[in-house]
Amino acid sequence: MSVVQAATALSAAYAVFVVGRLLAKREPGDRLIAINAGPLAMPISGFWPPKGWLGNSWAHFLRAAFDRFGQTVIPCIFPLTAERYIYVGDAAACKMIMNDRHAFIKDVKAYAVISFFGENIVGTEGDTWVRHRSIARKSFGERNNALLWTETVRTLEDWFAPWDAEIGAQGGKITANLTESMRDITLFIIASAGFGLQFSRTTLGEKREGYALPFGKALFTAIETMFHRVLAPRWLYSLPIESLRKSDEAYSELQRYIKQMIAEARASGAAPGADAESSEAADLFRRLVDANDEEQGARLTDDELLSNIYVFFLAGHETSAHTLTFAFALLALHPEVQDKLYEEAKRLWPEDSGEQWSTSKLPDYNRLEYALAVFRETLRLFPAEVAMQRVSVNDTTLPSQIRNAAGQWQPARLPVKAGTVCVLDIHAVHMSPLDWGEDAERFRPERFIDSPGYEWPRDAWIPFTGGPHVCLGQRFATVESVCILARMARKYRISPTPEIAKLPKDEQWRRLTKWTVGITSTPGRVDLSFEKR
Ligand code: HEM
Repeated sequence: MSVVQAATALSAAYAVFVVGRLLAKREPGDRLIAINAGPLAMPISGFWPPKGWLGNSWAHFLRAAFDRFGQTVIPCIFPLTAERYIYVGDAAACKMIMNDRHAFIKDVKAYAVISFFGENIVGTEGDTWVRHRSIARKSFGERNNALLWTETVRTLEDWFAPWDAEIGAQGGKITANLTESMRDITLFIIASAGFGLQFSRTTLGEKREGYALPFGKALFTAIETMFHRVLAPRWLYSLPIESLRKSDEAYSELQRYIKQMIAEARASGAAPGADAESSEAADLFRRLVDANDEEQGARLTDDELLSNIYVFFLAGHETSAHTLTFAFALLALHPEVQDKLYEEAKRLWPEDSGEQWSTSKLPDYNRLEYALAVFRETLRLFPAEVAMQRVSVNDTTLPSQIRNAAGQWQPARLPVKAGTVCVLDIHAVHMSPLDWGEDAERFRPERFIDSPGYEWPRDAWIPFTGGPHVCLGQRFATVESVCILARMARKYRISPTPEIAKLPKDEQWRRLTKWTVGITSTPGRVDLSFEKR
């Protein structure tokens, strides 16, 4: 038998196997999903070229599926593996799944990717998760938010100074790479409000004595190479492969840095919460170490502490950086929204210098209602996690909506078998015309402002999910982002670069909001023009 014949026979046998399994497992009502982009999107996107496909197009593919099938909850089967999934694009069904952590559990295998330092809050379920969550949640609170606000103000001032000098030198306008700027700004902020480390543009590149890499570099490389780390077998690391060597170095440096920080936090011995204003007492890291040391019985080991701290960094950095990049791209595309944001910020800070500006404190947050709406609307259109998974423990039913022959939507219930993977399709919920109206695809922050007779649909906005697993850093991310949005819009007029500005509006939108599925929804490089107001 020739090689070609052997390959043909093998392919035919495989096709028969696939179709056989598919027919055996298929149930009435199952839809065939051609690309199982949801569950596969994460591992694939690290390696596989059609990233754009898995970003914008993937999201549109799934949304179109909900529309085409006329169902807000779709049972489906993936031909290659014959695995059954339920795609949930229904706000009420998502709420039910998120709220009952005993009936719908996290599939912890899917989180192995972030558990290599040890167990942590994100990669665990059941009693172990309760132990992690009860200690981790003590780190977050208004004292930390107060520090967060001041550190955001400080970081931005540090950032603005060279921009202002450049704007002056270049005749009033500069072009900045927003993707990179947001990555660095949010890193500085999580470093200081998270760890009491005050980075600046100049100190980011400095390494501590005895270390091979600066902290920021170790962290960025670790995040970038996370998938290698999980998927490449250990023996591969002994081969001279540069990317694996770099990944290994970054992880061991990061581990050393964080372990040293834990040791230093303990050695400094400041009584937990002794001074509400001092960063030592208020940063997340210090509070986590202190909360753990005070805990009776259920303490986290040092490896678990390290792992949770890494997760705070990971969960808290990329999500905020990407959301803010999308937000500024949207503001550049919508000058009328930007002007409203500017007016609000100007009412709060009439001057972009002086005492009131430089000593802004957390209570200012409460006067930035429109900035909050911009943040929420950005996350509606570009949720950092487009989908989350849970597995049903028992046979049950989920609420859904089905379109009848006359085109009207009617409530229904869909049966779900025990062991079925339920994909909470956050993006589809955010785009549903049933909750957000026919203009759901438009960027319109006003939809997040209640008015007499109108309350925005809370259950249909789930970028942080909800229920017991709800994002622990929701307020952290919100406070930080509102501060950045308001202060940047107060200081600068932000617009597309001249090359982009001359394109038709929908092409401008496409270029500036292009994204791919990475660890979180990942914007492309966004360059924007900045001009002082
Ligand atoms: C725009 C920013 C952010 C978004 C959109 C976001 C979104 C999410 C989502 C979707 C989850 C999963 C919840 C679930 O499994 O149901 C989550 C979990 C989590 N997030 Fe965030 N997050 C953001 C920022 C942050 C920040 C700033 C921190 C910390 C500094 C943080 C810490 C966490 C933690 C610790 C968890 C695990 C919670 C648990 O399983 O109990 N996140 N986040």
